[in-house]
Amino acid sequence: MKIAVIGTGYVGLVTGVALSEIGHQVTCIDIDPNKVAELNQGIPTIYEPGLGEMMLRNQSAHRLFFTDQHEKGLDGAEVIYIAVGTPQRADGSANLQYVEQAARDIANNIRKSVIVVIKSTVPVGTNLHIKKIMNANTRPGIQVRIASNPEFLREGSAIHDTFRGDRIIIGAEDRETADVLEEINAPFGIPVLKTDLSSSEMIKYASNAFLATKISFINEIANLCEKLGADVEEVSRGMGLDHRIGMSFLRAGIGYGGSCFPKDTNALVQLAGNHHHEFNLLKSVIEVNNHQQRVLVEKMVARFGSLKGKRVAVLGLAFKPNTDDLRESPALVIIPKLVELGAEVITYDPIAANQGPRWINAPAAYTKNIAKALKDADCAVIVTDWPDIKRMEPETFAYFMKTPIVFDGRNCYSIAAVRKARIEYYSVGRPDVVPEVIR
Ligand SMILES: NC(=O)C1=CN([C@@H]2O[C@H](COP(=O)(O)OP(=O)(O)OC[C@H]3O[C@@H](n4cnc5c(N)ncnc54)[C@H](O)[C@@H]3O)[C@@H](O)[C@H]2O)C=CC1
Ligand SMILES: O=C(O)[C@H]1O[C@H](OP(=O)(O)OP(=O)(O)OC[C@H]2O[C@@H](n3ccc(=O)[nH]c3=O)[C@H](O)[C@@H]2O)[C@H](O)[C@@H](O)[C@@H]1O
Repeated sequence: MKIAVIGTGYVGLVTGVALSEIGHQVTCIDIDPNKVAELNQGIPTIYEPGLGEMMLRNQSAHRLFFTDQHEKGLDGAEVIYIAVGTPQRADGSANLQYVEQAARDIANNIRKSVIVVIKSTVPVGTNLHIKKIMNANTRPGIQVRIASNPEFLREGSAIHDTFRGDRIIIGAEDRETADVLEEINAPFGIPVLKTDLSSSEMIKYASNAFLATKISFINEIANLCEKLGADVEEVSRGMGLDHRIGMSFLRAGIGYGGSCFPKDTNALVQLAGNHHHEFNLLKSVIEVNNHQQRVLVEKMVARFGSLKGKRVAVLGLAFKPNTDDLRESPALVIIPKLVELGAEVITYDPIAANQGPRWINAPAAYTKNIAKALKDADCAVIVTDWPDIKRMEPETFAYFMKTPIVFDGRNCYSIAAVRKARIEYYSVGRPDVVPEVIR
């Protein structure tokens, strides 16, 4: 099938590469000429394990192309995916301007009837709204059929999730369109659920909202565990053994971040509000998360009194491991707060360190060398559970730091290992470890 993908961000690039890998002829279009130039040189513009090799393989096989010209990229396409951003507006609702512009770009450039697939996360009703925009702008005689095909990949495991996903959701107005989409996706071998447009749009928001709810729930249990002397890791394990609950998304920590959970939960609250429905449960999930991003700083202030002049090593900037994405990362809240409280901050991230200065709105130093970050620090704060941080022996803190006092927002080490290492250690939902003598 000849396919065009509009937008080469996390979703568009992975979608384009994956569709070419299963044999389709794919052209990806982006308005950012710098991105397109890099992609045309075989350089992936995002950090995503396994993406680079797959991209090069399909470029070499002449199945995958990149352009910044809509006219060229859309020429001859039978199916066009829209995968542009839907960022949050100031009031929390989804900003649809990029999707609307992509729709106009399609309508102005196509010369034959096509199927347009909306992969971007959009509020219920958007697919029909976009169809209207296209119908109003296409040449006479050209028919646009629309389909909703929301994306469920996670950053950092996007290739794995695309080829091993749990389900593919296809929302369409008519059976024929849904069947074409099913055929395109058949080589993935993933179960398909065909449904109507509105339900498909809602499945995406409901799924993200439910996962965010699980995280805020376990974080509240963690906060309670701290007060009652229970260990949240044990509690999660014990709960997760019940198949109805399941183990996943019960890791307590410093709250969810990233480009989607925060924006999609806010957008669903807004959407509900627009229809005179107070989504109180989801409002609480958001409130709990906003507080959870601050718990480590509260613990630091309780421990030190004042942070003025303290040298703090912040380990991890990305909102989760295996990505260079800082969007809505807890680091964006924690670092400016530490600076405001008078701390001197040096940050470490193995992949996202270069992105730091663009995102962090406060003076801080950046390094990809963990020893350099820890050297002579008064305390360390773990924001991201990168594998190299988790693999580190807790003794390492005592070796490099002035005082080995660690605030772990991701529960990276077992309490037993920490006790053995004789460091002072505060994590989330677990007992504090305070040795009698800190070297
Ligand atoms: N990032 C993620 O892990 C996931 C994102 N989503 C959803 O997918 C959508 C896209 O998200 P990301 O890929 O993260 O966005 P992004 O911001 O990384 O990428 C969007 C790209 O679209 C390009 N673009 C904007 N308007 C254009 C136009 N008219 N023509 C051509 N290119 C245009 C931009 O230059 C940019 O490169 C959003 O709705 C998001 O909620 C869904 C699942 C996972
Ligand atoms: O719509 C989206 O963009 C995507 O949002 C999430 O994917 P992503 O944000 O990439 O990453 P997750 O692995 O879900 O993690 C999100 C945040 O939750 C946190 N988290 C996750 C799981 C957990 O148990 N505890 C926890 O605090 C992570 O640290 C991270 O900050 C969803 O998992 C994807 O299915 C969805 O496609």
